[in-house]
Amino acid sequence: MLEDHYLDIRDLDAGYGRSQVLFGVTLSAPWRGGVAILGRNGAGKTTLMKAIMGELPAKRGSVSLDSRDVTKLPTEQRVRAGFGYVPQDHPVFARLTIRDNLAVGALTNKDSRAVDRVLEMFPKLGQRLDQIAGTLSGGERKMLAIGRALLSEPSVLLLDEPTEGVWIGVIEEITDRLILLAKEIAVVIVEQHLDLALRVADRAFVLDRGRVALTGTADEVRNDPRLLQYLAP
Ligand SMILES: Nc1ncnc2c1ncn2[C@@H]1O[C@H](COP(=O)(O)OP(=O)(O)OP(=O)(O)O)[C@@H](O)[C@H]1O
Repeated sequence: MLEDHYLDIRDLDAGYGRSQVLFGVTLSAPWRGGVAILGRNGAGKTTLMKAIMGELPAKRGSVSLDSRDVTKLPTEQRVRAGFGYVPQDHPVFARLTIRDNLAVGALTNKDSRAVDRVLEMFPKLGQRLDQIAGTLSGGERKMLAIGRALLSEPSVLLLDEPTEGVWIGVIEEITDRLILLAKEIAVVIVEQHLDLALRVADRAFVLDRGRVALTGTADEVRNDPRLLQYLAP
């Protein structure tokens, strides 16, 4: 395995039924560090996350993790292979408490300290373990969703807009945690907040109408004069 290609996506086509959304997407992530996926609304970012997780089939191309081709594997097996996913919508069980949300997430993990590590990462969750998740603030809910995804101890964590609907003060807190996390595992982040995404990420890929239009280091992409055109509505 090339260290830079721990997560390796090649020539991926995917979509919904006959409607193709992704066209020949090729991107990679190293085994540690952050990778940002940018692009305007509808560019295909969520579709890409779903295709990487196996929630949508690849029509063409491949998804590999640590040189293992997972393109044909169902989502649960991808989770076992090391993928973690924090989807944009409905990321927690709204009727369960924080404690029970974490207990469900921990079912597949024999390490009893896994929940403690999540509570160390997000102390706010530990202060309200018996609160029903549906009554949490947007930020707390996102923290719980990230914490839950981490309980399967993924080696690559995909996050789809982890700061959407989150108050600015809490955005900083979540971002700081993701920066730390990216020192340990691969973090792939879809984010509307460009500055935040590029603080977490060392590399960025910009999608435009389902194709990779721009890629480079965070600084290269931030300074590329074409970036605004690809992000403009
Ligand atoms: N379930 C679906 N069925 C059919 N088309 C869909 C479905 N979900 C998304 N699409 C279409 O796929 C395209 C890409 O959508 P996607 O949600 O991947 O974009 P995005 O970049 O994540 O946008 P956003 O920033 O708004 O979340 C859009 O044209 C969208 O209308």
